[in-house]
Order: sequence, then C-alpha cells, then structure tokens
Amino acid sequence: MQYVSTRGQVAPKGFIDTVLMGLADDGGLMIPAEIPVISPEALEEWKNLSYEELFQQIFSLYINDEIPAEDLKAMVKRSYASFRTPEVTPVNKINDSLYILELFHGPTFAFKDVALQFMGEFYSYVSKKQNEIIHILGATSGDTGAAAIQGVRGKDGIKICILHPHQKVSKIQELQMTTVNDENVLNLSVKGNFDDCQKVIKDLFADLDFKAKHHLRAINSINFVRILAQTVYYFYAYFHIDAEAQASKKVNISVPSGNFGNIFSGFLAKRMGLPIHKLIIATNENNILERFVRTGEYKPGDFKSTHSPSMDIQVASNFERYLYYLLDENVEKVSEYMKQLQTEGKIVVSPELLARVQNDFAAYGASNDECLKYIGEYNEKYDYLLDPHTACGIAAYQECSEEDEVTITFATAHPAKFDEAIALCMIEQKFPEQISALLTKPQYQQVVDHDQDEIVRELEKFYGDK
Ligand SMILES: Cc1ncc(COP(=O)(O)O)c(C=O)c1O
Ligand SMILES: N[C@@H](CCOP(=O)(O)O)C(=O)O
Repeated sequence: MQYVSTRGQVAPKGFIDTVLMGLADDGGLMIPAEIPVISPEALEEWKNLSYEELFQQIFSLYINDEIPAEDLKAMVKRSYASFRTPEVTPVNKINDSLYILELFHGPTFAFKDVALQFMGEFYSYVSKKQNEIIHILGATSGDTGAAAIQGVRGKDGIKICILHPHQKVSKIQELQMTTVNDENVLNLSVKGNFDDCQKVIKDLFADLDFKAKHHLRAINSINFVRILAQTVYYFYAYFHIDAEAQASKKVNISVPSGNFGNIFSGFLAKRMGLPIHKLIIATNENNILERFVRTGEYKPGDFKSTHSPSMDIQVASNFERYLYYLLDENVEKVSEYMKQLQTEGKIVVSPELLARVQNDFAAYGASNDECLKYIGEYNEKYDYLLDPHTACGIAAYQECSEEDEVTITFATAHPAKFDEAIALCMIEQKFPEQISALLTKPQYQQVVDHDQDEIVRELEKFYGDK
C-alpha cells in the first residue's frame, strides 16, 4: 500500500513514512492510493473477532510488511491493556432503534484514547527501531491533547507539546493535560480558540525547514494512522448489534463531529465495504458541516462557545480528505478548492456534487438547548447519562433516522469530563476515582498569546536543537 497527498505533490510513501510525515509536505493530507475492499465473506468471518484481532486484520491491509505481525500484535495488546473493559468499545442497546457505542473506556475517558493509545505505542516503536527523534506537536479542544499526553508521557525518545485554547476547555480536560509533570510534556494554553491553535500548528508543519529541524510529528487526525485506528470501531460496532437488526434493518451511524476525523473514518469503513446506510454528522451550534450538507457551501462562520466544547470547531481539518473523494481524486481540483477557501473564505460545490454529498451524509446541528434537553430526557427515560457531545449525536439520530432504520450513536466522551453541562441539567453525577483524583493536583502550563513568534520561541526552548 502506498500513500499519496490530496494535493498530489508528494511522491508516494509507505506506511511508516506517511505517519512520520503527518501533514503532507505539500500542505495536503495523506490518504491511501487505493482503498482495500473487504468481501462480504471476509466481513462474515470478522464478525467473531475480538477488538484486538479486528484491529490487526484491518491494519494488516494498510501497513505492507513494514511492521512484523508479532510486533503489531504486541503493540495492540499494550495499547488496550489500559482500557477499563476487555471489549475496548462496548455496544449498549438503548431500545429497538438505538444503540450507543461507548468509546470512553480508555485512560482519559474520551474516544481519542482508542487511536492515541496505539499511536503512543507506535511512536515509541519507531523511535526505538529506526532511531527516530519524535517531537510531537498537537492542537486540542481538550480531548486529543489529554489522550496524546497520556499515550506518550514519560516515554524515552519522545517529547510532546500540546496547544489548547485558554479557558475554553472543560475543567477536567484542563486538569487531565496540565497535572502531568513529566519532563517530556509541555502544555501551552493559547489565548484564542481551537481554530487558532490548529492554524498555528498547521503553519508550523507547512514550514518544512522548521518541521525538519525540530523533527515535528503529528498526533492530530491530520495523521492518517489516527483515521485508520478509528475505522476499527465502526466495524466492531456493526458486528455487535443484534443479528436480527443487521439482517432486517438499515444501519445508520451518528457521529458527534468537529474536525471531521471520526466521521471520515466511517466514510473510509463504508468504502471498505461495511454496509452502513446513513453516516450522520452531528454537530453543535458550530454547524459548518451541517450547513455544507444542507446547502453545498462550506464557509467557516463565527466561533461559538457551547456546552460541547470539544466540538467548538469551525475549520474541519479532514474536510479536505472528503473533498478528494468527492472530486473523484482529482488533485488539481482539490488544490484549487483549498486555495479558494483561503482566498475567498468559502467553497461552494455544484448541485450535482451536493446531491452526492447528501447521498454520503445526513447532518444535524443541535442547539445548546437541545443538547441539555436530551441529557435530561435520556437520564430520566433510560437512566443513561449522556455527555454533551453524545447528546448532539442523539439529537441528530432523533432528527435524521427513519422507521425502518436502526442507529448506532457514538458516545465520544464520559459525562464526568463535562460536568459543567450536566450540572445545568440539575443532575448530580458521581465522578470516577481517576477523575476525582485530579481535582487536588497542581497544574503545569504556560499561558501564551495567540502569537506564532511567541509559540515558536517556546517550542525552540522545549525541543532544543537536536
Ligand atoms: C468528545 C468529542 N466528541 C466529538 C469530537 C469530534 O470529533 P472529530 O473532531 O473527529 O470530528 C471531539 C473532538 O474532536 C470530541 O473530543
Ligand atoms: N476535538 C478534538 C480536536 C482535534 O481533533 P483531532 O481529531 O484532529 O485530533 C480535541 O479534542 O482536541
């Protein structure tokens, strides 16, 4: 398997080089040159695999022979040993038309752990095997940062710097990141929003001299390995709903979305042959993706702080990967559209393309009030406490699903991470011990202006010259 850039200016690369490259050197995003298609017979055989076995099957289609099978197996085992359930991502049946895939049983209680625990292992492996210097630079609206830090803290040969928007993440997210005092971790709290943080890191990755000098590696979903690791639970979820529902109903998946990484993994799984009916994009009031699916116009709007802060994102990084497929893998057109986004501030697709978008996705943006309404309603009716991001997923399921369909909604975080919203619903929750323990710990972070030069100076100090 070779990997190419959505903008076509990078020579094809193998798997490990693709992961090390992160953002493609031409400013695009790396994607597989061809997507492998799984036959219905093979899918049938995969149904009974454990999470770890499924992971191994899927990855073996993408990694060539760059990682020996036994090394991959050991990495996967270590990655999921820290999860609180052997199923890794258990499926919970709520009623005959709704299942919830719980993605929050990892060390930092959010779906990011599923891919980032593996990525920590992967970077550690590559650092040792190939003597690579791994200097991770990432941006977070709260969950990626916590999970990435947890995945690599204290690991030899790796340093990690995470930019998060100052006072725009939940208290628990902030504590998860900033109570870590390992020498290889730096938290920069940037006076700005997530889009500002993401722009800074993308600009730094695009500066190829700076990137090479400091050995910058990406952990955000600009990195294809994140996308691939996230496809595993789409397969797992589908295989773990009732056999009868699989056989007689259309199966939708509703995904709380922001940077478009999680749902793009679903798009990939569908192209690999997983029989998903509708992929439902669930957003909050930062509803650029919903507006795109409704109107064909992709235009970042004004940033809003909502009850689901991890999805407070206007510029969805992985949109470019989807655009590549929407434009029939035409790299010139992708480059043209992305340039247009920069110069004119928007992309508008033709009615024909819009029809294809609407065939690929349904979408719904939940208001703040709806988010709280569903938290209260599901707690009362099903005794199930939704986190505010999952509540947006539920709102989208309620809005976009039909009678002959069954929907799997992804629970992307544990409610304890977002007690600010839960408290507004007048619900008192009991925190898991690992979260309560954070409340009394000292914090380590540096507050910086949203100023690239100031951030570069901090990075130069942290990464050093080697
Ligand atoms: C809890 C939670 N839900 C949903 C999302 C959105 O996922 P994505 O950015 O992959 O679209 C995020 C972060 O992005 C998140 O942290
Ligand atoms: N919500 C995310 C934003 C970054 O997304 P990523 O998938 O590109 O890492 C977060 O929690 O940081």
